[in-house]
Amino acid sequence: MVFAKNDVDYSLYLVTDSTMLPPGTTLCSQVEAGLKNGVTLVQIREKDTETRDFVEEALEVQKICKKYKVPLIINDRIDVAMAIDADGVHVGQSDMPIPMVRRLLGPSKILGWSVGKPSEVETLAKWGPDMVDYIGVGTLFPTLTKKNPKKSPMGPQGAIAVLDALEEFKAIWCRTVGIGGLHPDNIQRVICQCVSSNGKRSLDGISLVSDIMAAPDACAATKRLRGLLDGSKYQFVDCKLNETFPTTASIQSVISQVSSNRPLVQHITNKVHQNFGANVTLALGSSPIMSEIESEVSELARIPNASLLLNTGSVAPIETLKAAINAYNEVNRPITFDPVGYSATETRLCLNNTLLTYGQFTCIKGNCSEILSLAKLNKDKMKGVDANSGNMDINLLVRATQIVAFQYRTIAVCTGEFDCVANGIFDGKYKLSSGTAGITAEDLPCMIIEDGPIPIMGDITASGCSLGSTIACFIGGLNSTGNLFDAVVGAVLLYKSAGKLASTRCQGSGSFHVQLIDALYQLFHENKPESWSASLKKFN
Ligand SMILES: Nc1ncnc2c1ncn2[C@@H]1O[C@H](COP(=O)(O)OP(=O)(O)OP(=O)(O)O)[C@@H](O)[C@H]1O
Ligand SMILES: Cc1ncsc1CCO
Ligand SMILES: [Mg+2]
Repeated sequence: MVFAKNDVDYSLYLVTDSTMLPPGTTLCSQVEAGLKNGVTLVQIREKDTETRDFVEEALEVQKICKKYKVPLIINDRIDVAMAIDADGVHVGQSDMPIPMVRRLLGPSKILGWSVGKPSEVETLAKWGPDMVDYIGVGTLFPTLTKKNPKKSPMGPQGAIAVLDALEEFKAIWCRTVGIGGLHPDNIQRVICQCVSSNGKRSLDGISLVSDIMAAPDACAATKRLRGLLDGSKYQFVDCKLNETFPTTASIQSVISQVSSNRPLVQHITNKVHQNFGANVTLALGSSPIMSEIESEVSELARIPNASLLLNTGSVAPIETLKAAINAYNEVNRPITFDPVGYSATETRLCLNNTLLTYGQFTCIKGNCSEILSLAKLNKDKMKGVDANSGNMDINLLVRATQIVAFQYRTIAVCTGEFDCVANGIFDGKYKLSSGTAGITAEDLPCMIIEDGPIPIMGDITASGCSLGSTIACFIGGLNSTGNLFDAVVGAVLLYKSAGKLASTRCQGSGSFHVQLIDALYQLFHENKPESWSASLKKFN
């Protein structure tokens, strides 16, 4: 069978490993279960099999692949691929050089290469379209399948660098699959986050081993994977920017929704913030629950209008944090992430980055140092958990906020004397291969919220953390058709206006703290955003 290379569907690429077959299954039975339920490409990768056995296995798998009209790729063994007339070969960086493989295989076969660095993309681009047809981009996450991993996992940021290189070196023909440590709990996020900076290219598929090969019920496992790829949240639709911007009327509607829905706001937050955050949540007509109990997170996430604030100021055990992220992501309930002191120490950097690559966040909120560091526009490390507000360039802060919003497909908030809010969620809809339809970070809508300097806001602890509580209340309280950007911008506008009001009523930082809760309570319950003091402007 000759497959037209352009027609190959890379979306769900099964790589075999017969060392992990569960009892009662065979290599062929697992492959067939996969093919029946949505696997679109198969690679035989058997590192410890003798040549004769390898050939026999390959012939058997080939029969099944032909039955389902799915191409068969052989890992590394060009001789076996040629002997059985397989559809293609996949080689790694230390296997036979690509031009030699191509010479042996001829022009019509599919040739895949494992790639982890932009320089390798440059090489394949120089070879041109007749050499490499697709690349396995990885290793994305830690995996047990690679026995002697030479490289440390690259995460979505590493994959973005490879996708950027494919664009930079104009290797338009080359398809991509993500590889390494991909599982049902991270596939959707990987698809939505791995997009080139110019918005034009995302992964064409994902490749995995254990979730099908080691599954006691490979049919069900494949169906689940297929469901995630085709799922309702990450639908196969074109990306669109939100056309509407928040107004005082839309913010008023958000507050009405929060009032009637009374969201349950789970806080996993630092010790300094816990009491303050609980009181702010109550002032906003919502119910706080300060819980770090791993076994209850999925129950909490399932309560109607549940919302999670995840603040890494002082930290619960990482397994608890991951369980919470998983639980809220699984049922599509919002998470507000506050990476406190993001780059203040190596420990914080590593912890926050681990969480950022682990889950999908509706909103990421930080002070200007945190957002600049997240956007990699800050060369200096942070000094502590407070911002270096100083004299900040608004263009730089907007740029940083847009980059964070774009990279993490989130609503990003950057706080300080003025606050920026950028919308990068694209309605939560993504399509394999097509990136963000050419929309880039700079195109994202951004709002500026301002009310003149209120220095006393920086003189109480956890004022930023409590803005996180406010955002979590607002997005949690939305009806199912409510607008997330309106909710986040509304929360920031309310908080700034309340800060201003409290600053005129207080005697010092102690009473400011109390006055801030009073002002939030008052402005929320009056619900007249048109009379709030802070201004709301589009940035352009
Ligand atoms: N100089 C200022 N003028 C006006 N508003 C300010 C000023 N500084 C901070 N704010 C407001 O105070 C809140 C907290 O912002 P900040 O940038 O200080 O957060 P943070 O450093 O993360 O706070 P924390 O870590 O103490 O919780 C935001 O709502 C922000 O708009
Ligand atoms: C003071 C402090 N230390 C860790 S978290 C926190 C609250 C403000 O971010
Ligand atoms: Mg903070």
